[in-house]
Amino acid sequence: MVDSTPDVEVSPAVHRTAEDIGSMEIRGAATIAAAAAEALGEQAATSEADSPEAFRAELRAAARVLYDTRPTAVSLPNALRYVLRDVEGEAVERLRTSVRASVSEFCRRLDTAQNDLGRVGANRLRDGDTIMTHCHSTDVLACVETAVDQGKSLSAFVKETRPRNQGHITAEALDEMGVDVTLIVDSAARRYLNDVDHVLVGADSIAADGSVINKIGTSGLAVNARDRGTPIVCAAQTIKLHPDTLTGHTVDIEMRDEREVVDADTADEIGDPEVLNPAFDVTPPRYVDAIVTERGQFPPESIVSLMRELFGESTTEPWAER
Ligand SMILES: O=C(COP(=O)(O)O)[C@H](O)[C@H](O)COP(=O)(O)O
Repeated sequence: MVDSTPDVEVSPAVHRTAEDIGSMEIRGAATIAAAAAEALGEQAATSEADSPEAFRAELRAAARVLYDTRPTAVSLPNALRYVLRDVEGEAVERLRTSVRASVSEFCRRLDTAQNDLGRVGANRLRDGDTIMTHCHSTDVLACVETAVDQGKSLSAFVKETRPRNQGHITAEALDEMGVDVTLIVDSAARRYLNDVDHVLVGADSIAADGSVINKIGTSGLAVNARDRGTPIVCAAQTIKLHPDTLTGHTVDIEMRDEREVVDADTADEIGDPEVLNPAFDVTPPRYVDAIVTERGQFPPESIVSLMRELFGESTTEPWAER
């Protein structure tokens, strides 16, 4: 990882978190957001800056290192922006305390939002329902867990989610909750959609037009679900709302290493084809029935009002000088 501001000291803890996000040791939009905020807290705690200006410059450099890890989950810049926005003080010690307070408030809000969202999502689920999941989303799991806590008995078709099989994490988590789990390969989804009451997916970003940006394969699943008449719900805390899309920006789709798809020996055996490995895709709003947030559930087309209310018309980069 190259530090774009080499003259400024960035804590090794920040570099470690950045590497863990880049390598997907830390993954999933909400988890990435919490880890990035905590890394800023580490930066502040260990800073040896001798002036408020130097301290702030370090924080901005740390934010930049974290930001440069993965491009698609907007929860990452939103988290950085949240923490840096409220930092105040004329002296280094005051600034340090302020960062600590901002990080813990951010993490507290993240937890509260997920619990509140879980209650909204759980209301959609009835006793005896079957869901289908894609990838691993803690926001989706919060809905299921709340429903199970309410005494509802649920079954799940869990898509394995190639190439990294995050569906395995979902299968384990659902099994621990007491959900009856059936693991399927991604291409079997359509085959089982008739037996499913709700498709539940998470989001890495939600665009102003209500498009859902989530793990690759979500859009195909949504089109199939619509064709079969199965409702598709996206569980996404408002930290997944992408404010830049209000001003016409599009969301960057991360392209990952081809070795996640095929190892070098196998690639060699099959004639070394070009391999493309997009990590996410965009599901247009017309294929999504509802976006469930901690503020209630919304038709995707109306999410823009919530986005304006929470973010205003525009944002600055998380490391912008202030
Ligand atoms: O697409 C993914 C994870 O992708 P990756 O494994 O590439 O990070 C998840 O559905 C969202 O991040 C939402 O997760 P959560 O609800 O936990 O924020």
